[in-house]
Amino acid sequence: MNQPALQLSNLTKRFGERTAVDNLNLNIEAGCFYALLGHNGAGKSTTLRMIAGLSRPDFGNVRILGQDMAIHPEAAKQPLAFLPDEPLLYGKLRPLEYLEYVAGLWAIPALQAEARARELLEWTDLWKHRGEYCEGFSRGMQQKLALCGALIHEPKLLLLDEPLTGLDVAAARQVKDLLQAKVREGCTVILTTHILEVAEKLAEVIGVIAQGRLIAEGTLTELRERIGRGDASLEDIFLHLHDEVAA
Ligand SMILES: Nc1ncnc2c1ncn2[C@@H]1O[C@H](COP(=O)(O)OP(=O)(O)OP(=O)(O)O)[C@@H](O)[C@H]1O
Repeated sequence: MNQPALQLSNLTKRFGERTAVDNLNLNIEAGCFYALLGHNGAGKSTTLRMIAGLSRPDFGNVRILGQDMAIHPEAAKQPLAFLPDEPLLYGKLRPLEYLEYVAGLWAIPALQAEARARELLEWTDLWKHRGEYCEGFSRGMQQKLALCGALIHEPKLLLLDEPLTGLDVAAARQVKDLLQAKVREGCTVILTTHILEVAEKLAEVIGVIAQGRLIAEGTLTELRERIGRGDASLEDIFLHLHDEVAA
């Protein structure tokens, strides 16, 4: 049987008195396009940061393709890439230099890195800007370049925190197409978004968290069944679930 791409068991994170992630259990199959939704402050970014190994859980554990992040962090991190909501780029580097730098961190041989970087830059329409410094890039261009950096080592699990925020229509389409292509290749994609139409159209499985707890999970059809409305939009479902929690 294939390993799940991601298993979270009783994952918990506190900041002082505040519990940001509360006993979260998730099991995400390999090759799944998963959207994690929730209001501001629900605990989405904190969850992604723990999955990426950037923040240590207070309790519970993270397994990436069967590897426990606390026990074998290097093996657990190897197949994953994390695109934070505000990616860090180096302004004084040009796109190819940036991608070659990231490839170097993954010990990708130079020739392979160069070919891969070119392919990604062409795919995202940044190849024509290869002579320019990143500091002059618009937010959308920076976001696309950061995504190229996340993809340079061909990750099997891609975590994206609000990847479409601030992108224009064309750039958002490019990123969505790229993510769908990655899923077709067998990559698992987990993204957070406040753009519910994106989750509705792209995600096979949707998880909704509130106050750090998973309050619902399933396909759109399953979530519609859960609230007893076959014609509900994801926005209807999302608001209904939060009303339930608040009641
Ligand atoms: N470094 C930190 N120190 C203290 N509190 C934090 C820290 N990071 C997150 N929190 C708190 O944890 C809770 C969850 O925050 P998180 O950023 O995970 O939410 P989110 O669902 O990603 O929200 P948004 O949609 O606004 O990005 C919030 O109450 C937030 O204030």
